[in-house]
Amino acid sequence: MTIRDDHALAGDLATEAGARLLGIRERTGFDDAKALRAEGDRAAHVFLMESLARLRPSDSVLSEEATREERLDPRRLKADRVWIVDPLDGTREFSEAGRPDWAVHVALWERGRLSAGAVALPAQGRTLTTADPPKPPAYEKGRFRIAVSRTRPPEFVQKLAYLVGADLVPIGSAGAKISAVLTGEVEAYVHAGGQFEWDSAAPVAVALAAGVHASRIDGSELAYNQADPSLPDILVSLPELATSLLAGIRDLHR
Ligand SMILES: Nc1ncnc2c1ncn2[C@@H]1O[C@H](COP(=O)(O)O)[C@@H](OP(=O)(O)O)[C@H]1O
Ligand SMILES: [Mg+2]
Repeated sequence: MTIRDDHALAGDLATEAGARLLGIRERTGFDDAKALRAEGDRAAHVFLMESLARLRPSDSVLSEEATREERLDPRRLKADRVWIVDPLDGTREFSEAGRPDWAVHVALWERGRLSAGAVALPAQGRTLTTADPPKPPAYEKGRFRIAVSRTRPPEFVQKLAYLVGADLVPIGSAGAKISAVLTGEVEAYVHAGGQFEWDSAAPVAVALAAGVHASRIDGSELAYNQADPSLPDILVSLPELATSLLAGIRDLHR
C-alpha cells in the first residue's frame, strides 16, 4: 500500500477493507447471515484499527465497532486529528446475497472539520474519495428521487416526497445512499430518527468536497467528534434542491 497523503490513505484503507469483506462474503456464504455480519464487522474493524495504529500512530480513532469505553475515551475530544470509521455500513445488506448497497467508511476529522474521507462500495467496484471527488451530474428541473433507508424510512419523508414532487428510492447503507447522490442515481437523501457520526462522516467528507449540500435537516452544520457521537438526522442533496427540501422539511415539522 503506497501512502501519499491522508486523502490517498483513506481511499487505500477503505478499498482494502472492502476487498477483505468481499473475500469473507465469498468464503462464508449467506446461509448464516448473523455469523456473516459478525465476521464482516470484526474483520474490517481490526484491519482499519491495526492499519491506522501503524500508519498514523499519533491520531485518535472513533469506530462503530470499538467498545463503549473506547468510544467515550475523552482523549479523542482533545485530539487534533481523529479518524472516524464505519468498518461496514449497511451490515444487513452485506449479509444478503446479490445486494450492492453496503460500504466501508474512512474519514479524517481535523480541528473542527472533516478534512479527508473515502467510501468504498466494494460490490459496486468503486471507491469515492476526497482525493478525486466525483463530479455530480447537473440538476435537471422536474421530478426527482430521494434515497431513504430500506428498513427504517422516517415517516415524514413520504409526505416530503409528495410535497416536493419526488419519488422515494429505498437503498441500504448511509454511505451507499450518499454515494448514490454523487453518482446521479438519486438527487437527495433524507434521514431522521437515529444515526451516528460514523454513519455519515466519510460520505459527507466526499459530498462536501464534490460541492454537494450536506447538513442536519434543520439546515445547521453536521458537527463531528462530539462527546456524544449521536447524529440522528441528515440531508444530502444536489445544491439546487437544498433550499426547497429544507423548506419542505420545516413545513412538515411545524
Ligand atoms: N434509527 C436509527 N438508529 C440508529 N442507527 C440507525 C438508524 N437508522 C439507520 N441507522 C444506521 O445508519 C446506517 C444506514 O442505515 P440504513 O441502511 O437503514 O439507511 C446503518 O449503519 P450500520 O449498517 O453500520 O449499522 C444503521 O445502523
Ligand atoms: Mg453504519
